[in-house]
Amino acid sequence: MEATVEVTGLRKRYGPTTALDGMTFTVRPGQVTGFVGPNGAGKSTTMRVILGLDTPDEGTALIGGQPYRNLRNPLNHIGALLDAAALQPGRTARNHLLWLAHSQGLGARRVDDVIEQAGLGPVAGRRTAGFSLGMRQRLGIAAALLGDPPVIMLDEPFNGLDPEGIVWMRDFQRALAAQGRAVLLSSHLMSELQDTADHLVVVGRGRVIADTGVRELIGAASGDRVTLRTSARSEAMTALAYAGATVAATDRDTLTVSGLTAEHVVTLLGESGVPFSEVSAHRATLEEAYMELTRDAVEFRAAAAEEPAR
Ligand SMILES: Nc1ncnc2c1ncn2[C@@H]1O[C@H](COP(=O)(O)OP(=O)(O)OP(=O)(O)O)[C@@H](O)[C@H]1O
Repeated sequence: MEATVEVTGLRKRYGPTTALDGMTFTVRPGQVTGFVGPNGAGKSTTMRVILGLDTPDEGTALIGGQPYRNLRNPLNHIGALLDAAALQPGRTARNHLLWLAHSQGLGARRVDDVIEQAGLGPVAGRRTAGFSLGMRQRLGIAAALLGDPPVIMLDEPFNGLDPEGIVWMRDFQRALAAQGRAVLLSSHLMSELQDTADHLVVVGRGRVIADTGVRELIGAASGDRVTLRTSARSEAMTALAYAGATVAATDRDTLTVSGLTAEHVVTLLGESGVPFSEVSAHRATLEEAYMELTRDAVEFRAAAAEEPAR
């Protein structure tokens, strides 16, 4: 049941605004792909184009090789959670799902399956009017899973969830990817993506800035800086500089070392008989890596906002 989503050369203008400017990326099966970028970068527009809710001026978005409009039973190909608030308040959760299933020619048995998968059992008979945002998100996910699709797309699924809901959502997405599904997840919460996504598509100004593994991105942003705590600062500086490292004193007993790995620093100090109490490699967070990548896109927007009105 594996399928990819292939977005190629999407362009879209709304009047004077360029929303998409050559957006190109692939969402692969068996992975959670995080879709991130500053406000207005074109994430929602891309998701709407994938779902056939918006037409691009140029380019294609294919789900398992087909544009959305050509899919015979769309729910069997792609499930999406775009707006958790779009519910008929008078219906119970179960009736909402039954209605959706019926409209797509799916049986009631699938409804019971997805109620269980989304952990909605205890509230399935309650009217959705009183649902918390967390329950609405679960209901949206249950709806997205009705057709057992190989592709799942979620727009900001962590929004408004409490800590327990966040853990549930994260584990659930990992489980969907482990089943071989392609999961595309837009989020502004880098801390959540760090623990959830395998891959990251970073966008800015309507195009892709980076398309990379989460681990690789963090590795690249971490650089090769090592923090060293020692009571023999000048001996350590001499030994490390001699080995070709760049060394800067950051505190009375702390040095920042570039150009050597932490292992190398430990070996070198040991061989030189220089005492030290701590050696640690700097590891960037996904948040830091992301800020670095998107700085230009955000600066562009901030500068545009400051331009005087004409
Ligand atoms: N229907 C529309 N009419 C006019 N402009 C639009 C429309 N939809 C999107 N835009 C503009 O296109 C650009 C891209 O918007 P989009 O909502 O896709 O970005 P986004 O990355 O999802 O942002 P956010 O993170 O804020 O949700 C923005 O400048 C937005 O104002």
